[in-house]
Amino acid sequence: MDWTEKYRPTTLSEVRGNNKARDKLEEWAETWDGHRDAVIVHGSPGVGKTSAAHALAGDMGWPVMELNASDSRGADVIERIAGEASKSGTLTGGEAGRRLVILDEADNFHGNADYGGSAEVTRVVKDANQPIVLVANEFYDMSQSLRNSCETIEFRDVSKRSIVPVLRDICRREDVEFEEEALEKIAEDTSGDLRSAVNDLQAVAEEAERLTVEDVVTGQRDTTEGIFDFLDALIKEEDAEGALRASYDVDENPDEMLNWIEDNVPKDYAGGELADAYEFLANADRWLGRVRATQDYSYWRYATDNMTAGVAASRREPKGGWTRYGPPSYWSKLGRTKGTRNTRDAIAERIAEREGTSVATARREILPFLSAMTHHCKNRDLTVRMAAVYELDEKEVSFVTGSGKDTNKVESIVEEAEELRTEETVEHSGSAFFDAGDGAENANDGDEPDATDSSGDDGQETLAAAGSTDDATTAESEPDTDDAEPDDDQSGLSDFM
Ligand SMILES: Nc1ncnc2c1ncn2[C@@H]1O[C@H](COP(=O)(O)OP(=O)(O)OP(=O)(O)O)[C@@H](O)[C@H]1O
Repeated sequence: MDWTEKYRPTTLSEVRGNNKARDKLEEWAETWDGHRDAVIVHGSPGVGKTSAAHALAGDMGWPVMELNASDSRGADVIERIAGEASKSGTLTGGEAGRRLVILDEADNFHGNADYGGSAEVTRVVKDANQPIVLVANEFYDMSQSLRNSCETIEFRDVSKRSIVPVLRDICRREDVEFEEEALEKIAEDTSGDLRSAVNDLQAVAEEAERLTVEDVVTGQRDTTEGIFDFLDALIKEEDAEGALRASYDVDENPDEMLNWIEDNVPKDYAGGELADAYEFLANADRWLGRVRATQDYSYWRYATDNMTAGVAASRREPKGGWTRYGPPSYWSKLGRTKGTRNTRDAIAERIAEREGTSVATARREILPFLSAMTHHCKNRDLTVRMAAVYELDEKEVSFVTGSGKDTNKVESIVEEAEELRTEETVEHSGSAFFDAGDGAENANDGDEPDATDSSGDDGQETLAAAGSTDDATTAESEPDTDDAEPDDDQSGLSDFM
């Protein structure tokens, strides 16, 4: 049996590491009759949000009605459940007929037409006659009106200090002998995600007599080694069928596997075969979307077929040699830890404010684009302008570009961006980031900024040009050309890409 299920907290007092949030949730429930607001519980995956909601229901004696965004029953069901006036009931505890509605994946309702759009969800939530807990990973993916009409409780990543005792407790109950450091290592590696920590513990404990740090480390190595062998088989060695078979040995779910393939296949494929491979990856992604929407996991096999057999069959030239495959970069980094998520959101908020988009759009559609264009700060000038316009600090530049935060390169970029800002060369509205090219050079030359040449068209051209170059995706070896002088005599942004 899955330990995360077996040891799911049944009462709020067993929910660890988020005492404040837990108390707030309890208070919300106890005072619900007075305020009748719904509550949004948000935070990273695996920190106990859903468990807390269920535990709360248990403590209050409220039966649970659970729905999620991919549920096809839609808003009318919530309406029926939550809108129903309290009927007579012989339930113990709580009010008669009271029940707790748990809306999981509340940040994802826009993906399901059955709910009739977020306005409809907001209306139902507002008018509900029953307490509703909305559970979400991404607070800002919910509409503002929905956010404003609910109370909000944030669940933080669970600290290592709180994770270790949970693991220790499970070990004792499972009769597993352990080294304290092994538990600490697991807690450290799962950075705040208690579910992953419990999963990792189970995986290692099933293999070892006595849990040691060594076991934990080897366990991790085994899974990553598996994926590297698989990438070799897929990209270089096997035919369609062989690639599919090789994937059976990989201990990653299809979503993760897609990330790995997507990031590594351009290191060996090029031109038409790369385009074909991406076509298959796009197909795989669609199937994964269908799985998310329907919870029908039998579609996983179509996703896997596409990303393995499809990608292998796209190969037109034999591949050889050794390639430095690496873990998926930008996309996988997104949202993995609290720290990176905070950084990401801080940047997205500034982009949103400046460009007049929502934070979610900035994060999903603008940030990845900026990231591709300024990959490893190769286009230094563009990176400086980006840092200037969005007022990025070292950590943020490092997040967007993927370059180390303490490198001279990043430090000097931030310095230069500051100079640029003081000279107010980027103080124009609109697409200043894309237009400020001459401004940047002027800044280096110590000239006055030339405000007259910011025409919106440049931005367009630049973006088109950026799209047509494939350097950003084929960057296999990364010679750091950071000592290139900033006053290189480049004229158009496309030259930098
Ligand atoms: N704070 C916690 N205290 C005790 N156990 C926890 C806690 N957080 C997570 N767990 C363990 O992880 C499992 C999954 O937690 P849960 O599903 O509640 O997380 P979640 O935050 O709702 O994640 P998701 O957003 O992915 O649904 C639980 O069954 C439990 O075993």
